[in-house]
This record gives sequence, C-alpha cells and structure tokens, in this order.
Amino acid sequence: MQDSIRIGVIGGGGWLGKALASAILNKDVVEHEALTLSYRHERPASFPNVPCTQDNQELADRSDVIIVSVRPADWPSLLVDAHGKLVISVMAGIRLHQLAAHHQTSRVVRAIPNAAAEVGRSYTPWIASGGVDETDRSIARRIFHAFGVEDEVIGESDIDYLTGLSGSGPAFPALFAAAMMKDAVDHGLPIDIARRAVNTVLIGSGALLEHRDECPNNVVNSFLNYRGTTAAAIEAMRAFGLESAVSEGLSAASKKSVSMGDVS
Ligand SMILES: NC(=O)C1=CN([C@@H]2O[C@H](COP(=O)(O)OP(=O)(O)OC[C@H]3O[C@@H](n4cnc5c(N)ncnc54)[C@H](OP(=O)(O)O)[C@@H]3O)[C@@H](O)[C@H]2O)C=CC1
Ligand SMILES: O=C(O)[C@@H]1CCC=N1
Repeated sequence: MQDSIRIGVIGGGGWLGKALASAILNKDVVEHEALTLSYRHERPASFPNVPCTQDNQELADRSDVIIVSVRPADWPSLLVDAHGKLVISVMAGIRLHQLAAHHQTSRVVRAIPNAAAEVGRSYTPWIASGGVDETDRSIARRIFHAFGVEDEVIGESDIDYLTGLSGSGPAFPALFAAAMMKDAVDHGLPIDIARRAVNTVLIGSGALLEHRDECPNNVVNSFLNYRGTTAAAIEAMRAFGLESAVSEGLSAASKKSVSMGDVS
C-alpha cells in the first residue's frame, strides 16, 4: 500500500477489531509499527509488536485512517477528533452524517463486514460520504480486500438492509446447520457423526456455490428437477414457511440496524 499510510483500529481488542487487524497485517496492508490498536480494558495480547493505547485521540493523531469498531452503544461517548482524516466505521446503524459530525471530518466510509472476516472470507458492502475521493476509495478497498470481498453501494438504506443479509449472514447457515444437527441427534445419530455430517455438508455447499458461481436459486432448481429425496425435502421446508421465516428474519435485522443508529 502507500508507503506512508498509518491505520488505527478503535476497539482493536474486540472480536471484529482483532479480525480486521490480523487481516490487515497478514495481507501486508501496513507494517506492524504503522498500525495502532486501542482498547478499553484489556490490551489485545495477540499483537505483541503493534502499538496499543487506551487513548483514542492519541490513536487518531498518529493514524491516517481510523477504523471505528466499538459497539454502537459505546460510540456516542467516544470523543475523537479525526480532524479531516479518513474514518471507516464498521459499526451497525451509525449513519454517515452522524460519523462526519461526531469525528469532525467529511471523509467517512460506512462499512459492514461480517464474522467471516476472521477467516478472510467477509462480504463487506460500504458507502462513502461526499468528501471521500478516489484515493480514499482505493485505500478503503485495499483494507476490505484484506479480509474478503467488497462492494460499494449507492444508498445508505442498502447498508441497513445488508447489515442483516450479509453482516449477520454467517449466522444463518449456522442456524440451519444447528437445526439439522438437532434433528440428527433427535433421530439417534451419535453426536460426532452428526457434527461431521452437518459441518461437511455446510462447507461443501459453500464450495459448490462458489464453484458454480450462479444464483442460488439455479442450484436449488437443479435439485428440484431431479425429483428425488432432495426435492421432497425442499418442498416440505418451503411448505412449512422457510422463505417467509428468512424474510421476517432479515427484516428484523434491518430494523434493528436502523434503531441502533438512533443514538444521541
Ligand atoms: N461481530 C460481527 O460479526 C460484526 C460486528 N460489526 C460491528 O463491529 C463493531 C464491533 O463489534 P464486535 O467486535 O463484535 O464487538 P466487541 O464487543 O467484541 O468489541 C468491541 C470492542 O470495543 C471496545 N471498546 C469499547 N469502547 C471503547 C473505547 N472507548 N476505546 C477503546 N475500545 C473500546 C471494547 O472493549 P471492552 O471489551 O474492554 O469493553 C471491545 O473490545 C460493532 O459496532 C458491530 O456492530 C459489524 C459487522 C459484523
Ligand atoms: O449482531 C450485530 O449487531 C453485529 C452487526 C452486524 C453483525 N453483527
């Protein structure tokens, strides 16, 4: 990346902050000494060679790009003057205009990675404020590419929707897997066998979708057209409301995202 760039992660001791920091270092976006992490209670132990501080203003002063990764409820009390620097928020709900006013900068990116950042497989949609130029955009993309795939979107409401769809997304196949696991154990399958079967199915399904690189509905339709056991299962699950359950869940997540931005 640009030789002189320095990145700070506020909330760098948290779950997502640590995942982002690891990816940024692993993908050589910056060297250890050009990264700063802030923490509130416990210094992040897994970054022995990275400067860490409890003083968020100090982090902002020594960074060119400031990633804000605290919980939305903790953000109003985070008084950091970014004085015109590039601020990248990964917080659910907090809107561009709030970030710009609160951190005294017109260069703001609002992004939503997901838990798969931990394994470098996040999907990260993002939106930029008017003060963000092409250089800032390429910095943001380089950071997001360190932990997965990104897309810039046009409307901020898309970010609220995607906070549910992809931000929370890794939880949903896991939820499905847990339901399969419960059914398998209820049917008397040994736990170890059930776990290996279900986890392998989930991983294999992800790999299949990646390999085919087409709409999931096409994959589902190819199973339906086979007219065998899989089609019987899909039709029964649909009849019991699988699709409306998913739609209700995504709607609840999106509403929650908007409400998380209603902070004073
Ligand atoms: N987890 C996920 O999958 C995703 C999370 N997000 C967003 O990322 C953000 C972080 O989430 P996540 O990592 O899961 O949450 P965590 O609770 O794991 O991490 C938040 C961290 O922020 C720290 N913190 C709070 N206030 C301050 C402060 N003033 N100065 C320094 N550090 C502070 C906390 O410290 P302490 O523990 O000491 O209180 C904690 O380590 C949230 O806004 C969330 O909406 C977005 C997409 C996905
Ligand atoms: O559950 C949450 O609030 C966070 C934000 C998006 C995904 N996880």
